[in-house]
Amino acid sequence: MNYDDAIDEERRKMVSLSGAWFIIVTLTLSSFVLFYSYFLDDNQHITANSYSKYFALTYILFIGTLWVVRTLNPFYLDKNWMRNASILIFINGIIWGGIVFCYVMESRLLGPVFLCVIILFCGIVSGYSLTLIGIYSLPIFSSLLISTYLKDGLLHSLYMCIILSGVWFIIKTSDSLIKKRINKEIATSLILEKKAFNACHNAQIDYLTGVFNRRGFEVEFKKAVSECVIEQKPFAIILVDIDYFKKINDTFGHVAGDECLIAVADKIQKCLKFFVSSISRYGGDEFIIIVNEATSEKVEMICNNIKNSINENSLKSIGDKCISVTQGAAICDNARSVNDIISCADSALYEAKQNGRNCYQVVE
Ligand SMILES: Nc1nc2c(ncn2[C@@H]2O[C@H](COP(=O)(O)OP(=O)(O)OP(=O)(O)O)[C@@H](O)[C@H]2O)c(=O)[nH]1
Repeated sequence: MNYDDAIDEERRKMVSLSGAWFIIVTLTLSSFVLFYSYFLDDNQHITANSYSKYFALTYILFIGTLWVVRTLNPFYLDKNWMRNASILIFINGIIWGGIVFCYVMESRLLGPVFLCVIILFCGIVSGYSLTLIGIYSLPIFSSLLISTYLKDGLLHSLYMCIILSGVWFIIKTSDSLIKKRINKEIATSLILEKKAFNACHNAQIDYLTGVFNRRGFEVEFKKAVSECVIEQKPFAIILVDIDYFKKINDTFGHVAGDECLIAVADKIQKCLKFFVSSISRYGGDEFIIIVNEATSEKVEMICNNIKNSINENSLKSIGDKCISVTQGAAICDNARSVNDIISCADSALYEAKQNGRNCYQVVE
């Protein structure tokens, strides 16, 4: 469900509620008005002049009330309340013009019909459904029909304004409430999505070195394989093993061993900075690198950079000694060799170890 559908759905729910409320209020008002008009003097006449006078007065009061409500509770009305009020005045101006015209023409039915046509037009233009417009138009129509029996200009003006502003107010406030609720729901789902993303990301990271763990590697490996199979882009696997790591652990302790692992991961990451690649911790002291769009020159260059970079610096935690790594790399340039690529890199690593460690071996 997209944003607009969600708003429409909420609107429908809200409309049945506000529609029911509006019908009750309108009917109560109508009975009151009818009761009052029953006692009116038949000689009181309504003229176009008295309509416009009371119309102006009522709207000054209306705008004043809106202003007070907004000052007391800024969140109650939406930001465009002034524009909404102006539209309301404009629409009512047309309606009142129509009603006065109908009175002049001595027709009681034309006024309410004219009003409902205007509401229909405004409703359709604003994107409301016909059912919704019907719910609002029906009580308005019936109550206006009743109110045309009124002879008192002021009461009539007041009554009409209450009805019309009621409609407008319900539509506007229910709409802004709906939008606020939907926005809140969207914000909540975005937060949940982000949390899920973070959880998924954290599950793929090695807590000690900060590079991908075995699970992260699987994801990166699948990406590289699909690029190789679909787009024929070759990739390479480099296995990096710390030389005599067990001895480091045994001599300087596990904390020193951990520092070695962090330092090696850091150095490898720096060497890979300018290449499309990823690094993961594959096992205890073994790292695995995926180099995308690989060529043998590129892979040799990376292996050489890693070797030199790790040899260059000594580590305090292991008595200012330097560490070294042995690397085995394999390049996969066709879909058939995808399944064997890791064991090829492993064999290359074994070969490099046989050659005396602190070196690398690349196979294609
Ligand atoms: N400090 C530390 N040690 C670890 C961790 N994970 C595994 N190890 C140790 O890493 C050592 C790996 O030993 P080996 O696989 O024999 O590797 P090696 O001593 O480097 O031998 P070669 O690879 O043949 O040079 C084991 O002693 C493990 O206990 C870790 O997270 N931290």
